[in-house]
Amino acid sequence: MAKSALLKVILLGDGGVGKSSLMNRYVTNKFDSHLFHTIGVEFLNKELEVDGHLVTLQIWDTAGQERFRSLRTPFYRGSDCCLLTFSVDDGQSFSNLSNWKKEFTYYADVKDPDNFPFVVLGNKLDVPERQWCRENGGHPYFETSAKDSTNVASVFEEAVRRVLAMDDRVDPLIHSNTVDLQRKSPPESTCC
Ligand SMILES: Nc1nc2c(ncn2[C@@H]2O[C@H](COP(=O)(O)OP(=O)(O)OP(=O)(O)O)[C@@H](O)[C@H]2O)c(=O)[nH]1
Ligand SMILES: [Mg+2]
Repeated sequence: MAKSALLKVILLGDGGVGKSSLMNRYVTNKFDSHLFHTIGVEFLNKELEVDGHLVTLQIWDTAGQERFRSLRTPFYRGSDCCLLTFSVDDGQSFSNLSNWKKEFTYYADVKDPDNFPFVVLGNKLDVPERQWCRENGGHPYFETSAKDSTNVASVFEEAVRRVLAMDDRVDPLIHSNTVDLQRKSPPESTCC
C-alpha cells in the first residue's frame, strides 16, 4: 500500500467552542461534558482514506483563550489546513472568526489566504435552545431559509400562536389597538 501523506490540520477558535471535544470525538470517539480548557497545544494522529488517498491526519488542538495566545501561535506554521471553529450558541465566537483567520494567516505566514484551505465549523448543533433565546425569556427559535423555504411558514405560524396565547391571558379590552384576527372585513384605511 502506498505510504500515507502526513497532513497537519489545526483547530482554531474561541475558548469553549469545543475544539478539544471535536478532536477527541473524532480520534477516540469519546465525549467529556466537563472538559478543562486547553493550555498551549496538543495533537493526535488519525489515519484515514479519503477518495482513495491514504492520509495520516495530524490534528493540532490549540488553546482558544486570549491569555494563551503566545503559547499557541508558534505552532501555526506548516499547517496544511485550518479549521475555524465557532459554537452555534455563542454569536461572539462566530464574529471572532475573522480575527482567528487573521491570526492564523499572520503566524503561519500564509502568502495567499484566499487560496488557503480553511474550513469553517459550527459546533454544538445539539444545543436545543440557543443561549440568547434561553437568557431572554425562552423565545422559540427557528432556522430558516427564504431561498428554499425551510421553516418560513412555521415561523409566521408560531408568531400567530404566540399572539393568540397572549390574548388568552390578557383582558381583550387592553388590546384595542391590536389587529383582531377574527375580523372578517379589513380595517378602514386611514391613509391621506
Ligand atoms: N452540548 C455540547 N457541548 C459541547 C460540544 N462540544 C463541546 N462541548 C462542551 O463545551 C465545553 C468546552 O469544550 P472544549 O472542547 O473544552 O472547548 P475548546 O474549544 O477546546 O476550549 P479551549 O481549550 O479553552 O480553547 C466542554 O464542557 C464540552 O463538554 C457539543 O457539540 N455540544
Ligand atoms: Mg480545548
